[in-house]
Amino acid sequence: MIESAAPSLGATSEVGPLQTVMLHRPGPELRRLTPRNNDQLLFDGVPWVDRAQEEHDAFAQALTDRGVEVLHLDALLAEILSFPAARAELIGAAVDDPRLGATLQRDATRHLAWLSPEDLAATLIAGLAHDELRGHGLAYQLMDRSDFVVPPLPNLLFTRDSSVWIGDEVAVTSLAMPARRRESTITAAIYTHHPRFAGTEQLYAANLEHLEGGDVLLLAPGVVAVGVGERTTPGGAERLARRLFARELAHTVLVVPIAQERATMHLDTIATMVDLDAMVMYPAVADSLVAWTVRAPYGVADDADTIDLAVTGPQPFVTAAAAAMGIDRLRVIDTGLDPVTAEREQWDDGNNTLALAPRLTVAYERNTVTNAALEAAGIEVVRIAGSELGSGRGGPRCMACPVARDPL
Ligand SMILES: NC(=O)NCCC[C@H](N)C(=O)O
Repeated sequence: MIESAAPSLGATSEVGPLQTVMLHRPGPELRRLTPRNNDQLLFDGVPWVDRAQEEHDAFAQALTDRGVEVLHLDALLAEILSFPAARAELIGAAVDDPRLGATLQRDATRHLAWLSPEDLAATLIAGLAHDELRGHGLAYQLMDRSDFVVPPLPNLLFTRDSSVWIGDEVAVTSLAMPARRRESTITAAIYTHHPRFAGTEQLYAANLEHLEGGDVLLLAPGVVAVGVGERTTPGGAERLARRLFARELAHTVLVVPIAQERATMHLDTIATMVDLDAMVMYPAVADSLVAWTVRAPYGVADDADTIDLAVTGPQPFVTAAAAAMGIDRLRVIDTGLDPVTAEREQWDDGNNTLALAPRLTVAYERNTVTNAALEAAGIEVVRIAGSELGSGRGGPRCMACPVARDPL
């Protein structure tokens, strides 16, 4: 049975006590990764899947041990797939691929339509390989046997990116990389059809300008930072800002340009909040990071997508953030003076922490120098293993979509 009616959903900060989080335990979709496809599927290697699952189970356990309710994306998905409308939407999205052509689309649709909700959920996530379908026609016969009719979604593990709650609304995001685009059709369907989320307003959508949840940081109630770089575009930040202002979910958006590189694919790979007034930040960018401050114009117009924005800047990020947050100073915790160690630990997601409450955060154990700096600054660190999980280049924050945090 599907559970319904939840306590209040949403988040206004990164550090309010975490009540409910959506995770995705990595499964068969990771077994699809090979040295031939791992780059395209955005993994830096071929993970040992059993160990990745153990690491993820320990992550989930660390959260439940501290009173956090863990929702599993695959279970939510299977639950909505008993509804004909959700099945039709997600099967349609899975076969909506110009590589296939009409005949193979029809074969794949028929195959998927016969599956039980659980099997369909598993297939939408793990994908459908050429040899798993009895297809016919030109596209099927000419397809490489190692290719996928429906590609797998190994990055679903990083639930932070495909949706983000801001206030009591959820932004289903528009993912930039082709290997990830279908993820947000799944999150959109979950928020639309699952009774747990009944009545939730959706603030953004998968067909809009690119915007990824890893770039969105809720610095304080009413203050949202949006990284723009490899994934989120300035157009995405602009549209999000307009919608936040029109719905009175924020008064200030800080738009933060970040280097368009894999190591800094999202703002949360270089900085995350660990206290009401403190961030852990990659020292190489701490002095150079800037922000454009975007505010609502006087009198918000009815049309949330066209209102003019008041833009100032750029200013040093820490200055702009402190001003927007109404604090004297944003404390920056960095990983010390050794640039090589800092670079290594940034690459291994040392700055990508998941706050459970002010001064209590989850981090990968391997980043020993960063974690020691956090503790020296009074932050309690819950350490988790991530040797295999990290091969997708994401840390605890990337792997968690906070669905409910207590207000500060
Ligand atoms: N917020 C994050 O930084 N998420 C990590 C995403 C990693 C994934 N392999 C990707 O390239 O999109």
